[in-house]
Amino acid sequence: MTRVDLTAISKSFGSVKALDGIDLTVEDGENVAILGPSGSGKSTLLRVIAGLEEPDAGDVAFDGVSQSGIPPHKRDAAIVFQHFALYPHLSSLENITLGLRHGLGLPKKEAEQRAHEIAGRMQVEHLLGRKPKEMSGGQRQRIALARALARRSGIVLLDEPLSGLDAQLHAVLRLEIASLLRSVGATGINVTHDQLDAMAMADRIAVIHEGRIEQLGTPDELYAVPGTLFVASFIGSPPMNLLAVDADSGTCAFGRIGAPGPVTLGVRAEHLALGSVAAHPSAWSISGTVGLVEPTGKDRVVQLVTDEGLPIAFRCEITDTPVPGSRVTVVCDPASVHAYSPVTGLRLGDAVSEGIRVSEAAGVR
Ligand SMILES: Nc1ncnc2c1ncn2[C@@H]1O[C@H](COP(=O)(O)OP(=O)(O)OP(=O)(O)O)[C@@H](O)[C@H]1O
Repeated sequence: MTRVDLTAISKSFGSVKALDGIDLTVEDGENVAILGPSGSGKSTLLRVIAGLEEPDAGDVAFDGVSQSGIPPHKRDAAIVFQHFALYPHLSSLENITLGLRHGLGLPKKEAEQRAHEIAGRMQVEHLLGRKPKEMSGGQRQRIALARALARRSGIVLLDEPLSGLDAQLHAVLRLEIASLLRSVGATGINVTHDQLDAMAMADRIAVIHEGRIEQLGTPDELYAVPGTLFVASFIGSPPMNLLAVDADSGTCAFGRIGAPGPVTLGVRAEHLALGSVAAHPSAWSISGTVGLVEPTGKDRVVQLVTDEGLPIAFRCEITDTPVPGSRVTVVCDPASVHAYSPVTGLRLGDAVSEGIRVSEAAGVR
């Protein structure tokens, strides 16, 4: 097991700042996902940790030892790439043992023993004689993972290890990978743009945006209390409803807002419920017309379109699903409404603790 410390890592490509002052500690045996949209700097960060890319500034340390100047093959980190990168003319056994023999200098017999040991653990021994083209995508990815784990590195770096696999295999493999990393005790750093992968695999998630870490926390923390407007709009399906308060009129979909300063309000779909203010006097409400209705199997995600044309998602029971085109009101507890600064993008607190009020409800007819 190995602790990874990243300190003030920056990296530019010409005028593009791919990484902009990244600080992150991944503890021994911990599994952290680097989650962000395309182009946010995820792969560059992984490449810097692996030593495939030299940072312009900052330091990468494994167990407190700076890796500066240490080439990739001498670092205690194995990397699994997005596109398998298995040698097509070699069997799985040869793919796994090649790096052990030539990279780590193990004798053939010991390399083969290790390959069989990890393959047994991953239940892929029957694939050891096959070449990549004789295996499915999921099987190839398992072999690529076996190859990385056979090195017994303290750190395993995964670059979108599940992309290109179908949804079912995806769901199985991400749990398999997470439990394998735990069972071998490796420290895992996993790059992904898929929030469900990140949530399922990681102890903590670092959300990265434009080369900076926006928030670091457990999956539950990021979902319950998104620290920035970006995280609020990125984590969760559907994403949090964000309601900008108009600076001139002082209004948003909830009505006229009394607030100490400029604010953008956020509320999750499951915190909005069909109802009336008459029945919930302290609740805030939004009225509008029912648009798209999305079945999830368990419930419905319904889109309400306000009179200003703003779509607001809420959840309801299947038996309560309103008819598209009908007029409805949804209510919420103001304590479940998040308040963000539109200037800094940072979360201020919840609406109640921030002293935010609705002085005049909107959309009531
Ligand atoms: N070798 C390179 N030369 C020039 N620009 C690069 C290079 N590598 C990355 N970039 C740029 O740096 C930024 C971050 O790229 P990076 O590949 O790290 O993002 P990413 O989050 O992994 O994206 P994706 O999910 O699409 O792979 C992007 O704007 C990208 O175009």
